[in-house]
Amino acid sequence: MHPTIAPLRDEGAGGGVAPPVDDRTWTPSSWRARPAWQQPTWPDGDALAATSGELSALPPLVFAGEARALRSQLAAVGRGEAFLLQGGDCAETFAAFGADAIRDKLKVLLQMAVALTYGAQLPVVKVGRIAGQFAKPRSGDTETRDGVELPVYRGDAVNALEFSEEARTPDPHRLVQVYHQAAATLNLLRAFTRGGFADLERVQQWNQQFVAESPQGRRYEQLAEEITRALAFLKACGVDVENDPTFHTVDFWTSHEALLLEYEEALTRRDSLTGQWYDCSAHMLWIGERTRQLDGAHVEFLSGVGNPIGVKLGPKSTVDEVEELAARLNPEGELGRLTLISRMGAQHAGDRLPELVRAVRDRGLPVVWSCDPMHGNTFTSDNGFKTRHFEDVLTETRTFFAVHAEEGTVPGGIHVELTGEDVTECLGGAQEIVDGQLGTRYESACDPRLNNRQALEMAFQVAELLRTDESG
Ligand SMILES: O=C[C@H](O)[C@H](O)COP(=O)(O)O
Ligand SMILES: C=C(OP(=O)(O)O)C(=O)O
Ligand SMILES: [Mn+2]
Repeated sequence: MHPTIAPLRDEGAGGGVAPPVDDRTWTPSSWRARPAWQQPTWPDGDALAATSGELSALPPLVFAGEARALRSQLAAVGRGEAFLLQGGDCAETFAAFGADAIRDKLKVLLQMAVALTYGAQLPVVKVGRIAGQFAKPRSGDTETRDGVELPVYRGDAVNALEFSEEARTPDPHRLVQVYHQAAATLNLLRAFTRGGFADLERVQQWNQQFVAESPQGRRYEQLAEEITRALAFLKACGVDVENDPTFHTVDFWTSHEALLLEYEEALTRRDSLTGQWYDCSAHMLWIGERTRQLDGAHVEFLSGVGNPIGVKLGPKSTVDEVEELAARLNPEGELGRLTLISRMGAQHAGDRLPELVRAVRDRGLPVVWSCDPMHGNTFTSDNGFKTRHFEDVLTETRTFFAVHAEEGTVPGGIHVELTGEDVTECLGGAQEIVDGQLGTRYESACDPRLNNRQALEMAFQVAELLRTDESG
């Protein structure tokens, strides 16, 4: 078992001098000798160990070859030849599981990808926060309501959102349910993306009714018509559109924060082709802002798997930390292996990001830079909802592009929390959602997500930023 952990507060992983990189042999369980932050206090260690054993015997969810294919697509992102779109729920839940929700999440990501591809004339690498995004780091260990203090909700992988002692007690059996929901979700995603749903000839059908009636929806409608005409044009020119899979299938990848290392370890398997270890719970894994301690368990674990990985960087990240993270997580210096996801907040991005981008550039560290404009912009509204303002999200995104333009580096992608539903969780956007409307449809189990219209609006804005970046 790993050591007992002091929870880290919201201020990020913090600084500190990096201890020397040791040369111990990595194994899927070598993280257990390191401190792991943000872990639940599982009441029954034996039950947790039994669950790990059960998961180890289950089939992998993704294959090593797929993770390698994503790595090479991310290398193209790093060279500025493609753009990364990573998005989905803050926290997937057992309750919101269903074919319609999966389809609608895929729809909004496909719509965004079309807006970006068409607008910026760049291929878009599509990565969902899906099929495994069930564990949450939190600012505090407990939550108090009316004088009653209970363990905080840490995601459906750990406990339930309901505020009762029973619901909030961590239960490792939930990890098995996570696995099965992830498997079913992936299965449907594979069917949708390979079986005709993601066919470019169906581009108009991804616009949901409630979106179609909005300004973004109408803009999308026009775009879809142009694409349909372009396909007809290609056919008329003799291009075999019918039989070319490029037009009928898409690559869609899965990702989540690798927070619960018992789960990740159990799904880590040796690739028979290369002999290398891969975390087969998802194609891409990332380390959160609160668990990126250089000598911590999360960095240790992900340093040894062959998947493409991400690290979130908050406003307190230092140049030394970023360099050391790159040294540990990408010692071979392979482009596509490491994505740095900055989440500084609209107020801090302009001050904090340039120094990091410059250092990475000057040291020739091969990374993909992506922008998470959500997590540095969270606040509680006067009427008590955890929310974000769409304008702040856009401001941080614009700053991200401006910094990269200034430094001559590649703004590789965006990482957003979104849903295909018509929720009211983030303020602003063309619908001008205000405080008083947040309660109308606030359904997130953790952080506020962009709704379908806000997400589409974001994609159009980013496409414009990419166009300006190209012409600039
Ligand atoms: O996405 C996760 C949240 O940002 C994280 O859980 C922190 O949220 P909290 O401050 O409500 O705990
Ligand atoms: C917790 C998250 O992000 P961060 O680690 O950047 O706070 C998240 O992506 O949901
Ligand atoms: Mn979140």
